[in-house]
Amino acid sequence: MKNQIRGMRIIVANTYEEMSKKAATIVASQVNLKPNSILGLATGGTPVGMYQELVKMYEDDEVDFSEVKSFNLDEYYPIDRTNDQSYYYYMKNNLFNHINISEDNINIPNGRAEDIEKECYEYDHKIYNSGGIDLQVLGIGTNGHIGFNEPDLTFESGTHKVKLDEETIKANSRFFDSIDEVPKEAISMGMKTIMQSKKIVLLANGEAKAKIIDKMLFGEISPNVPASILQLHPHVILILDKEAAEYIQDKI
Ligand SMILES: N[C@@H]1[C@@H](O)[C@H](O)[C@@H](COP(=O)(O)O)O[C@@H]1O
Repeated sequence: MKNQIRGMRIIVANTYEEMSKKAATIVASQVNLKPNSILGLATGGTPVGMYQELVKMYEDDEVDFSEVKSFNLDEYYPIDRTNDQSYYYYMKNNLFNHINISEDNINIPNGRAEDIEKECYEYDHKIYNSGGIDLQVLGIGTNGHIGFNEPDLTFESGTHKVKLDEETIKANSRFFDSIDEVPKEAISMGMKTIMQSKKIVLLANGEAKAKIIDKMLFGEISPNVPASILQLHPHVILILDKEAAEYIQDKI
């Protein structure tokens, strides 16, 4: 099933594997059409399958990342790069170590930055100076966060330090040995940068995401559901599996 709501094209895949393949094909096509693409990349459990597909495509000579630049959405704070729960480690492990992207072209907020303001300012400038993000990959938190932009009273525009929600800490504790080990803060790209991306692909799978997908698409646009602002973006591809699409099936 395929459908369109405002600037959002919705694709419902039958399985997680199908969702991951479709997303990987979109990313690879972007790179093939523009070899020096600027990619915005996401972490979390959702895009792991997409990264596996991209690695396969690279190994099969279907895509070349040698000129690609990447900017990740976020990083925990504080965290060392060597910590296997850092997003730096995640990206190396799931993607960068297996493809031919140049180390110099990888950008992830520094989870040990001493001067946070400087780190955030420089991150935004680097994105801006590179020409902006061509394709941004997003996941979504059960509370509607994108990157680590948590529900709030206002939309935060630039890269900034965030205090993580209890819900997020709980959800992400599944990756850590205990909930106490989950960092309480993070550095996240802001909503303005995400919204300025030329194209966005948002992935969601599983029934835990069904409610928030419905709210994001059909609810009020509000910083209380950060992803709802995507209703205003002209070029979003939403790829869901059947479970995540449960509440919107009849509306699209
Ligand atoms: N900061 C990340 C987000 O970028 C991610 O999209 C979201 C969903 O994670 P998951 O894909 O594991 O459900 O939460 C994490 O905390």
